[in-house]
Amino acid sequence: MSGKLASEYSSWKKLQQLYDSEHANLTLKDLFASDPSRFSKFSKEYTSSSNPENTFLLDYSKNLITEPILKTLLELVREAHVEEYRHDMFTGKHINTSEDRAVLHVALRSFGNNETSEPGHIKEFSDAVRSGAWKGYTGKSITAIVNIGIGGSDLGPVMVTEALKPYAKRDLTPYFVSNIDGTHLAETLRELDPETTLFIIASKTFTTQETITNAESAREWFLASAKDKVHIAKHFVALSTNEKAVTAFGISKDNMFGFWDWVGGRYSLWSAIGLSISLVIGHDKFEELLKGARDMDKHFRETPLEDNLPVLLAVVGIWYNDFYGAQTHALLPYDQYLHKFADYFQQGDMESNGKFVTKGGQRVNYQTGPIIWGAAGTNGQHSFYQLLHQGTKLVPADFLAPASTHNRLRGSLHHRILLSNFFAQPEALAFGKTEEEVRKELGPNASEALVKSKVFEGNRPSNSIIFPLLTPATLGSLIALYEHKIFTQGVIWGINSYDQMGVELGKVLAKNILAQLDKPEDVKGHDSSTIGLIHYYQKYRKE
Ligand SMILES: O=P(O)(O)OC[C@H]1O[C@H](O)[C@H](O)[C@@H](O)[C@@H]1O
Repeated sequence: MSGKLASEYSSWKKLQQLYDSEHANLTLKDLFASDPSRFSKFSKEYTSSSNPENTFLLDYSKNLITEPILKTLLELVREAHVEEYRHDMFTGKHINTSEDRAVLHVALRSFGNNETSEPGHIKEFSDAVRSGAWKGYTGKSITAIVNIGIGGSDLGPVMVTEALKPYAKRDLTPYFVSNIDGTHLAETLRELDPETTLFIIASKTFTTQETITNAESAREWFLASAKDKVHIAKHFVALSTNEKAVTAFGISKDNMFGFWDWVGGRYSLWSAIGLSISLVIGHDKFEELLKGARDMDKHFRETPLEDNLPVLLAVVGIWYNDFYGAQTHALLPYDQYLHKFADYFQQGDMESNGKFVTKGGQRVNYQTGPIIWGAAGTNGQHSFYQLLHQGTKLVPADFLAPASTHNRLRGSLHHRILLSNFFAQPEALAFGKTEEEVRKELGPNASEALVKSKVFEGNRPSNSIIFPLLTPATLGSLIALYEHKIFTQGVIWGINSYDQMGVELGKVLAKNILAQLDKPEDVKGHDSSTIGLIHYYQKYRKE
């Protein structure tokens, strides 16, 4: 890190000048009208180096950028030494400075590097469970797996197993329990049979309160039927870096799948945390996912900045976040299988880049990570798109869709309708509808108010990503694309994208409060609001 605030870079100052002088006149309508080759200039096709079927098109032409703006944004990338930091990450330098750790999730998908992954164990175990050779305590095969984990030990496996359902073994049903709310576990267990259920306790630290409490309760539920603790070995496995805590819990070393402290929680689906993925889609497909990510790593490392897709997404995001004042960024996949994509990157992006202090300890004087949100199309259109089209906020968005679907209902009629929306929404956002057009449509008798209410100002930017089919390889590449976007933005902002100090305070306060919950006279040391809330709870609580 250069030790500078991003706002001190000369390219940042230049961007501010460009914004001040140009933004009022920058309209997508004019940009497209004045340059017939705009799409070819501002779109790129990606093809994975090892798999020609893993390809996608990124169209970033519907952004409020010109060639000089993009050039200056890329100057910013150079001035912030992103390329040097990229090298540092891939070569294992301790870029997570506050925790003095390397950031090497990329090594998990580099293959041929046996020290950095445990593929043998994962494969052998997945094969045994999937083939039915792995038996439960009464000799039956496993039909349900329950991943107990939270945050990075939940969201990746949830998102990917949902996304790759077409490749799933349908008689091995995955469940995910994350919330400490007993309802989550209770409602899951209600459907399950202890004789055929496998629990996967996923926790990097194996100290996370939610996960350990849920795991203990699952063990209690299991032992109520199995009686003898020796049966735990057939029904509980652990994914963790903490062998001591795993064995103390009663899971043997043989049933532990390890990984390392240089795998960040929100980057851990590539590690043993991906066991549930390997169980559901099979180890070969899990490897295809990893290879898809590896190929995107190669693209990110080797492609000039001008053509580097994660870098392009990153700088366009910075343009809106830091100069246009956009607060959020929407992820809008037109693919039901990707319905957890935005949830996944909510942690991926917001826990990485939601930081107000630089690595050097300086308070930033600019915006860092955006609020990430979104939902699968077309559901969002019938919900929040009103605000995207006519609200007072700028919401840059990424639209993602597969050209073909795994479910070709009625000759792909559904998919054609879905995609017509995927194409129409960015167009409507960008080009809108003028007052004149509305007036023409409504005729001379329409009231002024009605005319105004039907105007779409347009000029709302978006990226579109379209790929042939959602395969494990393509998904791997797309996830890595966003991971490296987040990395690039974090380096430019000068922050540490790989710690998460901001989640600690609440945990500490909750621990203190937990010890005070029993008696009103114990509730001490809080503000009157917190005390009032706890007293209300104490009045109505039932054990
Ligand atoms: O895997 P674990 O150690 O149980 O951690 C689970 C989660 O805990 C915390 O909330 C961290 O902020 C997350 O980054 C992490 O993914």
